[in-house]
Amino acid sequence: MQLAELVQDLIPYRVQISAHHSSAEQPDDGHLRGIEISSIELDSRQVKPGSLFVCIPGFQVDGHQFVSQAIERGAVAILAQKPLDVPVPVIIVPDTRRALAYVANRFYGFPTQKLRLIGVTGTNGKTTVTYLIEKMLEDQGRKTGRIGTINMKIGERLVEVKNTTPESLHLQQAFHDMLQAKCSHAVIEVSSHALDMGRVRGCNFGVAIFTNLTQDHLDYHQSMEEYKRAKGLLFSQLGNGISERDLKYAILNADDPASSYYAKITPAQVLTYGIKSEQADIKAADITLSPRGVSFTVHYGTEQEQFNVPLVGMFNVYNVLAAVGAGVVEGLSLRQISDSLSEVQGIPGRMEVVEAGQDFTVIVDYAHTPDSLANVLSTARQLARKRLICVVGCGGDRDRGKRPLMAQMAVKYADLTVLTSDNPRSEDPAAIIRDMEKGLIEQDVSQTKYTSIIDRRQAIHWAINKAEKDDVIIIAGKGHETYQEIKGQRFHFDDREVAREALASLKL
Ligand SMILES: CC(=O)N[C@H]1[C@@H](OP(=O)(O)OP(=O)(O)OC[C@H]2O[C@@H](n3ccc(=O)[nH]c3=O)[C@H](O)[C@@H]2O)O[C@H](CO)[C@@H](O)[C@@H]1O[C@H](C)C(=O)N[C@@H](C)C(=O)N[C@H](CCC(=O)O)C(=O)O
Ligand SMILES: Nc1ncnc2c1ncn2[C@@H]1O[C@H](COP(=O)(O)OP(=O)(O)OP(=O)(O)O)[C@@H](O)[C@H]1O
Ligand SMILES: N[C@H](CCC[C@H](N)C(=O)O)C(=O)O
Ligand SMILES: [Mg+2]
Repeated sequence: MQLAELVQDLIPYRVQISAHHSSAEQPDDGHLRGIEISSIELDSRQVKPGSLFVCIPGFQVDGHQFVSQAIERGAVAILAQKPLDVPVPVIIVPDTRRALAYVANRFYGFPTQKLRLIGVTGTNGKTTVTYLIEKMLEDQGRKTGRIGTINMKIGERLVEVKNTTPESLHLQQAFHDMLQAKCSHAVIEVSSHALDMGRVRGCNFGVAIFTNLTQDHLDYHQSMEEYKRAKGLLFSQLGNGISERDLKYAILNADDPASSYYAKITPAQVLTYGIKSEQADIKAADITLSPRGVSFTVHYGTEQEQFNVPLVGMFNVYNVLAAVGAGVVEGLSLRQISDSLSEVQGIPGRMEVVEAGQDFTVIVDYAHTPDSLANVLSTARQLARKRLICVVGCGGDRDRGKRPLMAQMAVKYADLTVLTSDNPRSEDPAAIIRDMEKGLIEQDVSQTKYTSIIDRRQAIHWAINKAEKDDVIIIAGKGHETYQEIKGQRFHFDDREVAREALASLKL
């Protein structure tokens, strides 16, 4: 695409034609004509001949530092926030991350104008809900792309991801590729970081779903109010136009107090779901929980339908209801949704059972917030005929406030807790465990109820060696992850593999 065409949505911008040349005052297409852009890159290491390099002042480094490298690698133009001493045209804008969303949308042909886009936000349950929606839409023959924490699915292709919600450039590229792969729908997790940083700017969401709001990410958002506000951006951005071809829906959890705020700020149609709230539009009743899954009746208007879903825990009833909301606004019947979800496969790293013929249960789960840990452990408590053992750590360079709370949740429900490392990242693993322990010391928890083992492999081995017949072990926090990040370096680490290795070393 021609550079002049690519930058036409950026208002205002200035053009620096070459180093030491004064800037044109207004967008001057003449200077940009004839420059063909073959790709957009925000990482200099990815630049190819013909790229437009976008300089982003980041949280770690300033992308403007890497222009020379980008030009050496073949960048033919730069999008920046200041004049630069370089031999190629520089487009200057006040905010490059914002501008990136505009150029990425245009470069990839505004793909979300042609895709039905469903976004899921909330502290917990996003990944689960996206998998449920993907399953029921695909069962009705609607080809569905998916983006989130585990990976992204573009047609049949699975692609690795760095973020739960990628940067606007990679998002728009993924949507473009989904259209090429003949997808009609895309279902994506929308993290609060992504909303705050504008990674989803320009995405034409048709449906926005809220799961719940509990404590996480206060390192980034500073307060629960700010965190709630960030998630609200998904609902306030749903678009104010009412069009018969493109109706917008906000699907909200009536049992979560944050929903009334989201209902207020969204211009879209609101549909609520819940278990406790009388007012919910979609309601679950007669709930039965078992080790095999959840069973309940869904009521919606005058319809009702029995659901038997092989996912365990009350929290999964909420996840199913959120997915039902998306299903009904997309025109599916409760029967079709129920049929699909009755055969849903387990989601990687979510209550994933590791089975090697042992006489106790080992479950790997991604709970990494106080609320999700409480939910998972209370569910496991009901499954355990004997003791409940919990192996848990907290990530480094993340919300420190959740550390003591997660430790408190662990000892509240588990008979025995092993505090260990998660991804320490740049922090001292022992210091993270000390932060967790503070929550226990504060509550005078008996030292017989917990122990600390810094090395996660040793912690898992220790728990499995301690387990007796009919106990349940929950290994929490890393779920599907296949790495452990220590001092900025990633090592291969998979809780499920390590659990299998520990089980194999037992004399069964
Ligand atoms: C704090 C944060 O969110 N950082 C995100 C941010 O990175 P950044 O802009 O700070 O990057 P930076 O390293 O300072 O680099 C600045 C610029 O220089 C460029 N650069 C850098 C080095 C180089 O050699 N050449 C070069 O061009 C970089 O490509 C970048 O454009 O923008 C990047 C692109 O979008 C993100 O990948 C990155 O996410 C990091 C990896 C991260 O860990 N983010 C977490 C906190 C996050 O976003 N999590 C949520 C999920 C949370 C949840 O709900 O559980 C998510 O959506 O993933
Ligand atoms: N609706 C829910 N309410 C509370 N906890 C939940 C809910 N759904 C799942 N969980 C718990 O939270 C963990 C994470 O679930 P899931 O991966 O679906 O959430 P997520 O919102 O995508 O998380 P992330 O922010 O890390 O992407 C699960 O392993 C489970 O322990
Ligand atoms: N998306 C979350 C994942 C946390 C998973 C946990 N294993 C950790 O590393 O803290 C985050 O980046 O905060
Ligand atoms: Mg997720």
